[in-house]
Amino acid sequence: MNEFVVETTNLTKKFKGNTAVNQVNLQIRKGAIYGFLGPNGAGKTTAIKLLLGLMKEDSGMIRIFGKDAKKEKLAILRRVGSLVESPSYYGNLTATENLKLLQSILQVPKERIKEVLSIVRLEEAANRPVKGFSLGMKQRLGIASALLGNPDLLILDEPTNGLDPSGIIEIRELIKQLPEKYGVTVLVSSHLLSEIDQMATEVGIISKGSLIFQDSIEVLRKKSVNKIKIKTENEGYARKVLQEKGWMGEVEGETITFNKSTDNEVAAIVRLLVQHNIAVYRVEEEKRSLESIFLEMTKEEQSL
Ligand SMILES: Nc1ncnc2c1ncn2[C@@H]1O[C@H](COP(=O)(O)OP(=O)(O)OP(=O)(O)O)[C@@H](O)[C@H]1O
Repeated sequence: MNEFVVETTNLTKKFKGNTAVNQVNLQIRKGAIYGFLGPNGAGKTTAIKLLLGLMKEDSGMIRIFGKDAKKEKLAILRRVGSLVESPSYYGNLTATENLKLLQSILQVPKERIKEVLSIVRLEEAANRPVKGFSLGMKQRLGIASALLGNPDLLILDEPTNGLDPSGIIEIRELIKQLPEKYGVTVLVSSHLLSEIDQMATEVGIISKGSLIFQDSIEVLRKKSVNKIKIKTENEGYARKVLQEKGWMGEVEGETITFNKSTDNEVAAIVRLLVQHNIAVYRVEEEKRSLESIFLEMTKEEQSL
């Protein structure tokens, strides 16, 4: 059994010699919120358009729900909801009226309109013309449209782009509840690590068209564990004692610093110090921020 809702193999798309998506192997598990992260121009939108059949790949393969996207495009797309670039609406029509147009195309029951408006918390604005909506409300209506057909996979391209902080939080909280409450797998792209960090269960990082990281958010977070700092009553003596046993720490001010130590190593270091009657005042872990790891990985600082 294939456990991936989305799986691409060496997916590649070139624009006149510029490789926008380069041999990308996406693997998105059922029930995941997959954060697709990359600086501007990294290839996120292009990859998403390939998944949605809005663009044709040059080479590689796409499987969605275990089906070959080339052969079963319609069967797949019937189960996919998406929000790519700013959604367009009839401004003079209300939220409900806009959704009605879509509902008749998708042939879902009328009641579904109320349901999706409630999911995105737009019930109260349901009968107001969309032209008076804030950007955040329009984005939520876009997500409501994407959810209308009861999709198994929801693809959202930079859904928080251009929103103010409270709008960003609203969209994030909305996305977070979708897999558990409605059984949807979500692919959400962003150029902001902090945003992905707060909602994704899995992360794919794309840089210059190539997927340079793909794993759970925990694995990414673990990369941020970096230094252990130990403060003792006598850092010079402590360092000497530790060095004799092969622990090569650096003295920084009043502390000795070790790179990437496991819990057991830290315990052994502290034990050794105590055995030598050196008082240990403090053991601290200094985390490299995820942001700095992301920057290192993508080396595209100017776009962040
Ligand atoms: N239709 C197109 N014709 C030519 N080049 C394109 C086209 N669409 C995208 N590109 C190029 O492909 C690369 C990837 O763009 P893409 O829009 O996929 O990136 P992105 O990660 O989604 O960034 P952004 O967040 O800025 O949209 C860029 O260099 C872009 O200029």
